[in-house]
Amino acid sequence: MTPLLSVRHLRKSYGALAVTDDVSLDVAPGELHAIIGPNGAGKTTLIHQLSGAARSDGGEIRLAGENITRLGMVARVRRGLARSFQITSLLDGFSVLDNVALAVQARSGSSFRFLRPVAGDRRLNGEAMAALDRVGLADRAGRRAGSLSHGEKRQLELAVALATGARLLLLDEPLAGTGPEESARLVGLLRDLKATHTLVLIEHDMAAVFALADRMSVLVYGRVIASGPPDAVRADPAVRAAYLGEEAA
Ligand SMILES: Nc1ncnc2c1ncn2[C@@H]1O[C@H](COP(=O)(O)OP(=O)(O)OP(=O)(O)O)[C@@H](O)[C@H]1O
Repeated sequence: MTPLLSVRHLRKSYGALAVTDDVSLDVAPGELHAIIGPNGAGKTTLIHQLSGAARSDGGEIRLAGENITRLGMVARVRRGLARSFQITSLLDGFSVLDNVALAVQARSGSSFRFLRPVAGDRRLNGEAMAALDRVGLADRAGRRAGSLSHGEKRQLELAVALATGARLLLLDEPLAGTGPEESARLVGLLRDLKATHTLVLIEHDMAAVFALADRMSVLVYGRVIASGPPDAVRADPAVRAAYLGEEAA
């Protein structure tokens, strides 16, 4: 089967520091692929390279067989690859519904010049409500985004990413800063998303990662030292020595 995402020999340096170094990995359609590794291993940089936010110095990224290495972020979103945006990009003063409707509008190619009509657009609002329903926020649609709890904001980010029409979602630490209850809710939500979407997940919460991942890649000093199903990665001596240690015991 053609991988939905195929990465070959991807590289990125900041000055003399090789932050990602010869990274190769495949993500099959419908797979949740976790990228784990110690702080500073290059995980976020890799997500930036995949989303188009950072230009790669070398290597190749293919989405459903198409070489997207030189495409910008908007072109990648149009092809179905979206990064779940950080909370800072939510529009706090807008309603929860409008935040998602704007993402639907952007996908439809409409201009951002007319922000106000979004509020009354039935089709946009219908699609936005469907995305909110999917993440369990339908009852918060009319609230100001800024009034949501931290966990709800993370759910809203997911709804915004879904509303772009993405088939491949890049998620950078969706559980960061959440309490146990919020975290459990988000893990349930990610499990549900697996039924319809392909996911690349960076996450430090190892219990969540091992519960969710179909396959995972371990990044250490910018290099993939192991890639495979969770059990094989957990048992890999190189991974235990370099990263998981007693955490996986
Ligand atoms: N724009 C930049 N300019 C210079 N150095 C950078 C830049 N972005 C990242 N780095 C460096 O690249 C290295 C990898 O950073 P990155 O954020 O990708 O790691 P990470 O694995 O996501 O870490 P964490 O788990 O702590 O989030 C770090 O040493 C960081 O300081």
